[in-house]
Amino acid sequence: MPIEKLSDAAREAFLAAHSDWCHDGVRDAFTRRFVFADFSAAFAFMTRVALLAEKMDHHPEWSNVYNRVDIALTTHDAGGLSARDVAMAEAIEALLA
Ligand SMILES: C[C@H](O)[C@H](O)[C@H]1CNC2=NC(N)=NC(=O)C2=N1
Repeated sequence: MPIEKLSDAAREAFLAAHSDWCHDGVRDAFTRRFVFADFSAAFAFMTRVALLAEKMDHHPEWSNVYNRVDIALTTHDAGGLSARDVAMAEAIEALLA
């Protein structure tokens, strides 16, 4: 189902409020690298994000190398960023707060 894309203004407002997140203009995604003490902590975080993703029906693109988790949020059904990515990023941030 098509979803409305995020406006440029809303994207810039998100980035201004969340300095750890970047915009990948090629993928039209919000990206952030998370670094943990070790693999166990990184995977525990991924487990929590996975449960969040199922609950929100919005799934990250991500990769993990040992203690590092790289997340990209974009909305496939919109062909780029949507409000769902803002909500997901904020929910991920709340996990760490
Ligand atoms: C059918 C299901 O609701 C959709 O495929 C959802 C699932 N998770 C999703 N995740 C992301 N990142 N983008 C989507 O467009 C998307 N769509």
